[in-house]
Amino acid sequence: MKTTDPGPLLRVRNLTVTFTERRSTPWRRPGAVTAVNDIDLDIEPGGTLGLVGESGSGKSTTARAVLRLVRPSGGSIEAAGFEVGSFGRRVPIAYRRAVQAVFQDPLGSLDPTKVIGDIVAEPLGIHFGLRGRERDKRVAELLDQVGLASHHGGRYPYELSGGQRQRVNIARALAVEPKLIILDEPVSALDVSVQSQVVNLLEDVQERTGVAYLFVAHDLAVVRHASDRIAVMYRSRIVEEGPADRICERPAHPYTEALLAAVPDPDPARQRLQRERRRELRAAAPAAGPRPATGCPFAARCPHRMPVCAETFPGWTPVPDGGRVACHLFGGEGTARPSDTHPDYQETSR
Ligand SMILES: Nc1ncnc2c1ncn2[C@@H]1O[C@H](COP(=O)(O)OP(=O)(O)OP(=O)(O)O)[C@@H](O)[C@H]1O
Repeated sequence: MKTTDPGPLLRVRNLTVTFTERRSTPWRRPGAVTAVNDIDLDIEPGGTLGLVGESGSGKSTTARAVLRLVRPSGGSIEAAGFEVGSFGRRVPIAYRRAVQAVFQDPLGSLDPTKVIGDIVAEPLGIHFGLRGRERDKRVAELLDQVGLASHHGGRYPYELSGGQRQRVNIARALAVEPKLIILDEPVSALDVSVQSQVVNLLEDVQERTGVAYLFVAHDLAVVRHASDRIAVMYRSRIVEEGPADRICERPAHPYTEALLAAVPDPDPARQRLQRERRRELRAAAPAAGPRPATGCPFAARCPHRMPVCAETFPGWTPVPDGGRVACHLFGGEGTARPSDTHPDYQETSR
């Protein structure tokens, strides 16, 4: 069950998750949905990988597979020294301790009948056998670590703001000293002004504890702020990955460009470019439609599509300045040239 290879903290290889609907209902026909299709991910100890993509691209299913809340149909997941595929029906408590999660809905994740101090204290009793004063002291330390005064320990979840509740969820995850925290849309439910406070807090916590994050979000601006590396997911596939700054400043994949075109930019010249790009994308094709069984999942929306795009999913091509892209524009064998599709790259790479 435990691996001996020290490798990355999280190593996902060829992960595929298919949901099969056997019964016919008025709202669903029998059939299979491949929510995650043959993806690879790596996170180094203490690092943050942002997993970004629009709704329905398979981000949460990936996160849930790592947490072993869904069973993959193919591929492997190694996390914190465990081979997740070797688990039976019961996930070892040591894995639950090593890999924690914080979800989108800060209120729904907290027991409404318990005060904050008891919520944070619970895992300390379960995992470390802490009791009495020793436990109270640790609860106060954890609340302090996430920027909450100790008197918050006596309040119920409904008495706190959304940002404060998410701080409690982070404190509870930290209580068991995890190696990896899966953050599934951790700030999406919060006011924009509070979002950056919580992202900054996560950064502080990482500096102090060395914990790694898988940061799942649909908002590229938030993911960039939070991550060292970013993997871009579209309709079950990873289409590009690399250092966060390179992905956001010199995207290679047309879908990454589309995501960036949707992020508001204060610079008027860049706003103009973004508008042009959005127009191109709208002109290219409809946003939705059935998932293609073969080929690039973005082909139907891509302004640069070629006949081959509908036929085969492209291989990986390395990108200058880091990372790689899965796009037929870049040939698959040669070296990617993001400047072929992205005018900003031409300016910055001269
Ligand atoms: N339990 C399930 N049974 C059947 N289909 C599912 C199940 N869970 C997810 N799906 C489908 O898998 C696809 C990916 O869903 P997923 O929730 O992973 O996407 P996401 O990128 O996290 O989107 P969102 O940000 O909206 O949560 C969707 O088409 C979804 O309908």
